[in-house]
Amino acid sequence: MLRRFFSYYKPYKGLFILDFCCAVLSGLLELGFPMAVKLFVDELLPSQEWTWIIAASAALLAIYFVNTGLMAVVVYWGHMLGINIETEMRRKSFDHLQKLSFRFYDNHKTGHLVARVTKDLEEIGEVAHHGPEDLFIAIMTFFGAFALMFTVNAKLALITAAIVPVVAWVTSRYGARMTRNWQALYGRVGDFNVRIEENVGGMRVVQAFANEDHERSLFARDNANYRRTKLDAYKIMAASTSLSYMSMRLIQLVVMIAGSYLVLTGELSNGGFVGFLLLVNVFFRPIDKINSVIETYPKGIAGFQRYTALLDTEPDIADAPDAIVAPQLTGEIRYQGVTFGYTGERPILKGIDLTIEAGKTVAFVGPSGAGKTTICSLLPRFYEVDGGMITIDGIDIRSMTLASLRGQIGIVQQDVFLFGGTIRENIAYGRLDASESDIIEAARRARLGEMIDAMPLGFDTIIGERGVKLSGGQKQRLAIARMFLKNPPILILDEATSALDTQTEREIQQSLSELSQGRTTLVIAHRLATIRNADRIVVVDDTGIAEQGAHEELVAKRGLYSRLHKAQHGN
Ligand SMILES: Nc1ncnc2c1ncn2[C@@H]1O[C@H](COP(=O)(O)OP(=O)(O)OP(=O)(O)O)[C@@H](O)[C@H]1O
Repeated sequence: MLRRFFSYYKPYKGLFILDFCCAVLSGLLELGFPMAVKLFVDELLPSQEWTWIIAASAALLAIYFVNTGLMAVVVYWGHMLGINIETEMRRKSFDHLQKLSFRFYDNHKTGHLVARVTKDLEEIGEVAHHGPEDLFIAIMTFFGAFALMFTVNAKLALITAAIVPVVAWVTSRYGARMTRNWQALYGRVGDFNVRIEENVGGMRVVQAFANEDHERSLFARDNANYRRTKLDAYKIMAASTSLSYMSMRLIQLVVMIAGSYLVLTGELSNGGFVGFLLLVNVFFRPIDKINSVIETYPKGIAGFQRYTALLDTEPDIADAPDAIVAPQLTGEIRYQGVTFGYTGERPILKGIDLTIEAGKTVAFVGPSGAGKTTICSLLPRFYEVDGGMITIDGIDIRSMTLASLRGQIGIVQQDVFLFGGTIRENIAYGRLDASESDIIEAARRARLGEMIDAMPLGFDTIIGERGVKLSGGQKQRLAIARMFLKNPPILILDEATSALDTQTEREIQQSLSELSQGRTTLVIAHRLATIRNADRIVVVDDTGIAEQGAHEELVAKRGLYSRLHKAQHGN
C-alpha cells in the first residue's frame, strides 16, 4: 500500500526534493536558534561589546529572512506537490468511473462515489504533502535537539530523555483512538452525501408526497450521528491537547529545577541553562508533529484505500484484447441462445433466439418485468450475456470495441436524461464535433425549430438541471434531435412516447418513424397502437419469446398478443 502511495511522487521528484530540502534546512535553522542564544548569553553579553551584539543580531536577522523564504517555499511548493498528486488521482478515478459498467452503478450509491472523487482525495493530498516531510523533520529535530542538549549538559539531557516514553505513550494512546474515530467519521460523511444527494435529486417527489417531515427526520438522524462522532473526536482531541500541554509544562519545570541545581553547583552556565530550556521545546515539538501526522495519516490512508479499491474494481465489461473497431454496420442483429440474469440466482432471459433483419423495425411487447428492456440493454453491452451470443452483421458484439459498437446504436429513453447546459449543447451531445448547421438541421427534423425560435435565447437557452425547464414532449424531441445528429444504423426506442398527450405523441411518432427510416429499430412498447406498423412484433413473457409475427398474424393467432390487444382496445 505504501509503495503504491509513493509511486505517485515519481513524476514530481524535483518538486519533492526541493520541498524536502527547504523543510530540512528550515528545521536545522530552528535547531540552531537555542545554541545562538546560549552563545549570546555566555560569550557576547559578558564582553559588553555592542559591536558584537549588533553584529550577532544582524546575523540572526539574516537567518530569520532565509528561514522565512524557506517556509514560503515549503508552504507553496509543498502544497503544489500535494495538489498535483491529488489532481492526478482525481483524473484517474474519474477516468475509471467512465469504464465501470451498469452493474457497478446498480450497486453503488452516487453520494459515496462523489465523496471518493472529492473529499477522499483532498485528504490524500494533505497526507501526500505533509506525511513524509513532517515525519522526517520530526525525527531529525528530535535527535538533533537531543544531541545538542547532550553537548550542553549530558546529565540534564538524560533526565529529559527519561520522560520521553511517558509522553510517547500518552500520544500513541490517543492517536489510535483518533484513527478509529476518523474512520467512523468517514462513514458518516458518506451517509450524509447519499442522503443529501437523494433528497435534493428527488425533491420533486419529496414535495409531491408532502414527505418533507419524513425527510427531515431521516436527515436529523444522520446529522445527529455525525455530530456525535465528531464530538467524540473533539473529546479525544481536547484530552490529548490539554495533556500534552500539561506534560510540556511539567517537563519544563523539571528541567528548570534540575538546571537551577546544576547552575548553582557550577556544572551549567547561564547561557547553557536558557539554551537548554529552549532546546527542550524543540525536542518535544516533534511529538506534536507526530501527533498531527497520526491525525491526518489515517484519514489519508483510509481515503487512499478507498481510492485503490475503486481503481482496482475491474470493469466487468471492457474491450477484449483483440477487439476490432466495428465497420460501418448495416444492422442485422441476431440473438443466439442468449441467457442472462442480473443476479446469479434468477435468470431473466433463457435461451433467446431472435433475428432482426437490417433496416427493419421490431417491437417488443409483453407483461411488465418480462425482460423487454433487458433484451435491448444487452445489445450495446450495458450488461454482458451469461450464455449464447449476440451478433451484428455476423460479428459477435464482444469482439468489437465498446466505443465503435455503442457509436452505432442510438437510444431514446422514456426518461430522457439531459444535461444542465443549453439546448445546443444537449443536441450536440449526439455528436460532439457537429457543425452549427448540422445541429440546426437535427433540431428541425425533430420538430424543435418552432419551440427554439420562440425562445428569446434560441439555441442558447439554458434548460435547467436535467432539463427541468422543458416539457416531457420537448425533452423527447431533444432526445430525437440528438439521434438525428448521431445518425446510428441501429436504434433502441424505449417506450419513448408513452407519457405524452395524443397530439404530441402523434407528432413525435412521426419524427420517430422518420428517424427509424433505414435503421434497424428495436422498440420497447406498452401502447400497442404505436407499434402496429412495426415489421415484426416480438411478444416476451416469463418463459422467453412467446410468439412473434406481424400485427394481423398475431391477432389471428389468439395467443398472448391477442389477449394484450384485447385488454388495451377492448375488442
Ligand atoms: N438493474 C437491474 N438489476 C437487477 N434486476 C433488474 C435490473 N433491471 C431490471 N431488473 C429485473 O429484471 C426483470 C426484467 O426487467 P425489464 O426492465 O427488462 O422488464 P420489462 O419487460 O422491460 O418491463 P417494463 O415493461 O415494466 O419496463 C425484472 O424482474 C426486473 O426486476
